[in-house]
Amino acid sequence: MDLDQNRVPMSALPDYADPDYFDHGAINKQTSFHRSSPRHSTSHIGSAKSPNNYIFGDIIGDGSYSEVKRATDKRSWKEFAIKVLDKRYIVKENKIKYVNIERDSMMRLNGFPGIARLFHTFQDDLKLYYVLEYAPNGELLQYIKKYRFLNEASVQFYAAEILSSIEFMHSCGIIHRDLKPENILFDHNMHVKITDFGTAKILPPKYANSPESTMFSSSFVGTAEYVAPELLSKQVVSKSSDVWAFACVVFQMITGSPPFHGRDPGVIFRKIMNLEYDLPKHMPIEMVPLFTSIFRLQTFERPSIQELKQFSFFTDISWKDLFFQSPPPLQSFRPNYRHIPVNPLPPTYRSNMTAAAAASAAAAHASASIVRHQPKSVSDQKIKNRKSTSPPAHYGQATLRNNQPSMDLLYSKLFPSNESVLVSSSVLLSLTAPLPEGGKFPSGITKMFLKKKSRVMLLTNMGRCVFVTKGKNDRVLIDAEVSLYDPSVEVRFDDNKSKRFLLNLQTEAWIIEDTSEHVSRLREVISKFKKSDRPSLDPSSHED
Ligand SMILES: Nc1ncnc2c1ncn2[C@@H]1O[C@H](COP(=O)(O)OP(=O)(O)OP(=O)(O)O)[C@@H](O)[C@H]1O
Repeated sequence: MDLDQNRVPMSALPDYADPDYFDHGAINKQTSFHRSSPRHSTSHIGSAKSPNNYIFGDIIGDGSYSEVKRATDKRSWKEFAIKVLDKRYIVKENKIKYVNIERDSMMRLNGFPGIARLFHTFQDDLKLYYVLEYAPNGELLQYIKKYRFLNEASVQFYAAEILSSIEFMHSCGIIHRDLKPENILFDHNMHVKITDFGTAKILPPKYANSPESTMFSSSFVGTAEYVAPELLSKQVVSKSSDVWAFACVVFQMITGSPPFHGRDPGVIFRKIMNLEYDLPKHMPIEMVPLFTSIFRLQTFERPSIQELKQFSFFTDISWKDLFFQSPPPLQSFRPNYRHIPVNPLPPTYRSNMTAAAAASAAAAHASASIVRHQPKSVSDQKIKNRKSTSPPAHYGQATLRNNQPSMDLLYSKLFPSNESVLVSSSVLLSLTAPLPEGGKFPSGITKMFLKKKSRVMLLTNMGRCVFVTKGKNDRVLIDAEVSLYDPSVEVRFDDNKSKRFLLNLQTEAWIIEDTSEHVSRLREVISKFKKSDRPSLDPSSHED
């Protein structure tokens, strides 16, 4: 890998290392919004720091254009989470705007206990670094996966913490736009820390106190399952779009799945626009109005956060000192089926919309069924549960270091000795439903909402197509793999975008976008495999 390829002119990005940028810019903005939270007031942000001030540890998360690493400050021995962003990728993919938004919005919000703090930012030639408050207890998603249905006391408490954090964001003129269980983390004391403001919308100051239903134009950002209908139908967003996502998250905490789900974004969007969701029988009755009042197509029909706080579901909550209370232990919910009568809706929330919801509540009551995602295919599991996946025992384990002379040599250690890597390339990988015959590659909104993960794609002489990523201690892990000799694996190249192709499997499709100029080689090797009956290809026949 040629590291020089990654160099980006310093002038392409603002000077994050300049302490004045922070001291006189955003902190002034922040104080004007932030009068009411003295207890958590921000200390100095942005004093000149560099990667040398930290000892970097494991990767604790990755996103589409960043990696988050655990790091220890060499002087204070405090632990942080450092988000490392690749400048070359940011510039190439035109993401500079989002990088700035993340920094600016986090600085505005610094000091509120439910939001991860940003302490410093700095850069070197290749990367940008965001030093964040470390949330060691992981993502809400992992607890939902572990317990499937969370206990009512936890759902109530965490719903309250999330709601008050959203309320604070909104009072600072920030709409998050991507609230979901992956972006809700837990600190040492199991209090929430909301993160990932890369796609936030920063409102002009005069709109900080505007009503929740006020709409603003918006690009298509967010995650399909949590996106509000106004974004899909009108390309607008409002503070109440965050409230919609909040309801989706709470729903997922109690039922194990988001209310609107499906195998590809198109299906999910159709359900959202039709308000097509089911209330499972075990849903506590006090929660029902939360969903039926928030899942409305019109933003003005949804309750404000102030109104939501009065809902009976939150009766036991003491809002003032939430973040100083001891959270109830997270446990599995044991349904007692005392719930959901046929028409559970308080009169104030009855309308055409709620009639549909009441009907689905009644149907759920009658069938006692619980809405669940389709069982995930093996490959899907592998991709989503990357952290627990290691290469099969007979594979070697390789350590990924950027200065290693031959990455391919390193990757070859993942395979038995008679198998060699013919081509490796950095790609963006996304999963979607299988493409029907004659079906078009996802485009428009559907394409925008496909979740992309950076991976290295390897093709071996045995026809194996493997996606690898970095795991703990910089080990290379196989994330997903498929044999190109498998006749059920169909390859399609995108006629409109030469860098894009798709592996159509029986239960899902993997869309692959080459990001390192190796696409012609990938196409050549894949095509040969799909035409060939041979059990392996001679590596020499594929030399450039
Ligand atoms: N402060 C933190 N403490 C602990 N873990 C963190 C912290 N910030 C982020 N992470 C982990 O890293 C993951 C990715 O972080 P983040 O969502 O900010 O990246 P991203 O590039 O914006 O991701 P995406 O593309 O998925 O939106 C998080 O889901 C979380 O698991």
